[in-house]
Amino acid sequence: MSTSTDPVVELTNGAVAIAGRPILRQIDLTVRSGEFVALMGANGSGKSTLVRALTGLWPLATGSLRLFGTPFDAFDDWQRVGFVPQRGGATSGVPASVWEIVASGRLTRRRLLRPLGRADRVAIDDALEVVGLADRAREGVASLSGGQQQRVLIARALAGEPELFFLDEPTAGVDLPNQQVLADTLEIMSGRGSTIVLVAHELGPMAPLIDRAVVMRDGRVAYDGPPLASVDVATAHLDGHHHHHHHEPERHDHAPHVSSLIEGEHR
Ligand SMILES: Nc1ncnc2c1ncn2[C@@H]1O[C@H](COP(=O)(O)OP(=O)(O)OP(=O)(O)O)[C@@H](O)[C@H]1O
Repeated sequence: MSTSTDPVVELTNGAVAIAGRPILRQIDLTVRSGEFVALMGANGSGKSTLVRALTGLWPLATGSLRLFGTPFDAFDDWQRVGFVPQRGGATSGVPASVWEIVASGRLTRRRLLRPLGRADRVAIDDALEVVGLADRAREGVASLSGGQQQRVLIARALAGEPELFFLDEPTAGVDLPNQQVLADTLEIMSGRGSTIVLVAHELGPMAPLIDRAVVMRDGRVAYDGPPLASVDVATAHLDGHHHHHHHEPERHDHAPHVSSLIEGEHR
């Protein structure tokens, strides 16, 4: 287990190029155990590419990456890492039940060709409980709403009991009541000590949960620090309401309003 100050993600001077075009440049990003980090920025600013680079789905052109203190090339403990992809594609047209999709999240934990054991079933049931879909387990995923399908994908990651979660825009296209349910799910995960890196264009009901905002702009980190956009967030921090630990966020010399950075990037 990691303790609350251990870095779980450390990227130094990271760069990514796609087809010869620089997409990410000079990225320094450290995420510590238990942190809840929102990766923000306009469309095309590089959020998804950064998450792919941090999980090894895109190669780094330059830079050094460590996961749980281990250099990326030597890292093989992938059951500690959960990835929740953007919805669309992942569940569309798949004639699987909610339970089957969530159960597939145990594959990284199971030994090959062994039937599901008691620990697997407990983890699957718990994951369904956390996302509030225990009563829908036998239904086909296609019959669920977009927000519910997103919760199935989160439950699939949860079933593997990772310590570090990457979520790519879980609330995109999800209506406000379902965004609140997603936020409740993330609050439970964070309360259990999970480290969360959340890609989000807007935070909505997730805003009070965030420890730190990293704002991407044109392939670089434009801001890394407290989520300044909302006064409510600052109050929640002072209350300690959602806080499980404290850390000193890195602040750049000029810390502009987060929302102005994001709005300024719209095309
Ligand atoms: N497979 C690809 N081939 C070519 N260019 C790509 C590819 N993937 C991403 N890009 C480019 O890289 C840049 C960053 O894209 P990325 O998807 O990381 O941004 P984003 O901030 O996640 O945006 P969005 O909110 O739209 O997902 C964009 O200019 C995009 O066009």
